[in-house]
Amino acid sequence: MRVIQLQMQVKETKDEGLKALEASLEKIRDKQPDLVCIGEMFHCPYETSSFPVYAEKEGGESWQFLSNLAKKYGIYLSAGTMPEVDDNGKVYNTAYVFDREGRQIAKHRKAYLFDVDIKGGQYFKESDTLTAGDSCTVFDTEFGKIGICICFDLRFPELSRMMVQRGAKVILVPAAFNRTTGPAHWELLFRARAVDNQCFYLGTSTARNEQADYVAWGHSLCVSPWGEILGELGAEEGILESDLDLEQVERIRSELPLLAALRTDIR
Ligand SMILES: NC(=O)CC(=O)C(=O)O
Repeated sequence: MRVIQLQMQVKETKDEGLKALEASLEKIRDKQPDLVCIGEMFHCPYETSSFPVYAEKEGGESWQFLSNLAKKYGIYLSAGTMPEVDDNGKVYNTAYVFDREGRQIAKHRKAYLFDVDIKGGQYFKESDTLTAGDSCTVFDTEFGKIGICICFDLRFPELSRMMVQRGAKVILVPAAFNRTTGPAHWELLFRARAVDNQCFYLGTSTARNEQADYVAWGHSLCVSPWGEILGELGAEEGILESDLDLEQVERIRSELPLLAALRTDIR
């Protein structure tokens, strides 16, 4: 499965963000990716005050545009995340995935909201304007099952384990760590989850913008089921291309049978 992760700047307007995505897809067309991934809040400033302002309903204008892009380029598109508003006015941090025909095949609402106050470092309180989702999300492709969670969700090993127990061989993580938690935990968390769950992890961030209120860490990466970093970007815009051999998942799971050996009888 050929995957391309696009680490893109968040543009001034939604429209510019969508057009920039289309231009990037055009640029990578010849590489014939099966799956393209982008980052968290890819066309909305990562600020609690912006989430309700940028929010759209499922099936809204951005959704339509993304669905059309997936169809136009014949790809699976993990369309990062965007603020979604429901019929009751609640706003979620939502990831949509489209298949090669442009059909929505997955939707995940960030389950663990990023509420932190790190002394001398990052403060953020997503719950000021966002509501948490309550589902574990796994979807089918011709390559096998893929799971998806969003940024802070990665810190909760139970959610990854649940996706793996439901068959995920690859886990997508649209994300935007920051300059406090990025250097400390970004690679560590991805490698740890990959080793524990023996599956591929694709962490896709937005690119860093020093002028933004929230400065993303960047460093989109691809980690193997053996815990190796197969590729990693820096902080700037970039394209990360990886060919994943999903048979490696079964091979590692049978050679080092952690998942099969799991005991549920220990008290
Ligand atoms: N932005 C997030 O949701 C998570 C994050 O930055 C972190 O866990 O660190």
